[in-house]
Amino acid sequence: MHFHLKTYTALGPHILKTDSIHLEFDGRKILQDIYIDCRQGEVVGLLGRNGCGKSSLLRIIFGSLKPSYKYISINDMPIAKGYHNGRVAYLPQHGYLPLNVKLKNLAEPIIDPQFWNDFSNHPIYQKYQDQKAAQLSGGELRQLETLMCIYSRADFILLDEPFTHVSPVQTELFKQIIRRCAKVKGIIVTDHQYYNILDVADKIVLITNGATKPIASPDDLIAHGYVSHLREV
Ligand SMILES: Nc1ncnc2c1ncn2[C@@H]1O[C@H](COP(=O)(O)OP(=O)(O)OP(=O)(O)O)[C@@H](O)[C@H]1O
Repeated sequence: MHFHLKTYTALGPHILKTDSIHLEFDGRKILQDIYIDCRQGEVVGLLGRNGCGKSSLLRIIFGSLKPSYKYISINDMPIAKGYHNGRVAYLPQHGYLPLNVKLKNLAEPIIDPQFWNDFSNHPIYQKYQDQKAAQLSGGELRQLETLMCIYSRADFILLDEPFTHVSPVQTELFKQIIRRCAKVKGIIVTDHQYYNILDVADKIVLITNGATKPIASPDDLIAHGYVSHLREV
């Protein structure tokens, strides 16, 4: 079915900015010099080695982790917690849906109405809409949770490892859906499958030693020691 995506307000695309975040655990500095901006209409790919603080950063933006200092804004208005007013949605590394509620009762309030047809026609939702999350396999549930997050009503979508536990054909589908939703949303996505991140993102930010480094070309990933060589795709 063909339909029009909603247009931006008079302000144009909204911009999420993240600046000056300080996060320590047990006196160990994790994040200290972080700058990321993401506007509606773009996909930002976030890369970094294990334990560098990617999930922590997404949780800080979402509001479920409190650092010692942060500045996060939308259109230069500071926001205390991204999940307030539903501005920001977050796909955590591990499940987020309650296990004992019928999936269709969970989906309707979460999904952006302009994407309802796309979402509800997806085979995994067609198959399991009358079931509860507890009745799905780990991979099936991950697929559904990822779709529900990407298609959610929020203006900004944070995706933590959406490609990691799904089959390659699903990854290809998710990348297409991310690109489609990014026409009207701002999306920040992190995954260790960096070649998929390079493929789907408009710009790349690398976290190394607690700081963000803009990546102008994939070769910069080698220069910063993130990969030793680039994978052929
Ligand atoms: N609740 C916590 N208490 C203490 N240390 C923590 C806590 N949560 C995370 N850390 C530490 O903070 C660092 C960053 O963790 P985080 O999960 O953000 O990294 P990541 O980049 O997402 O890693 P990965 O790619 O392995 O998922 C790690 O060294 C981790 O051990």
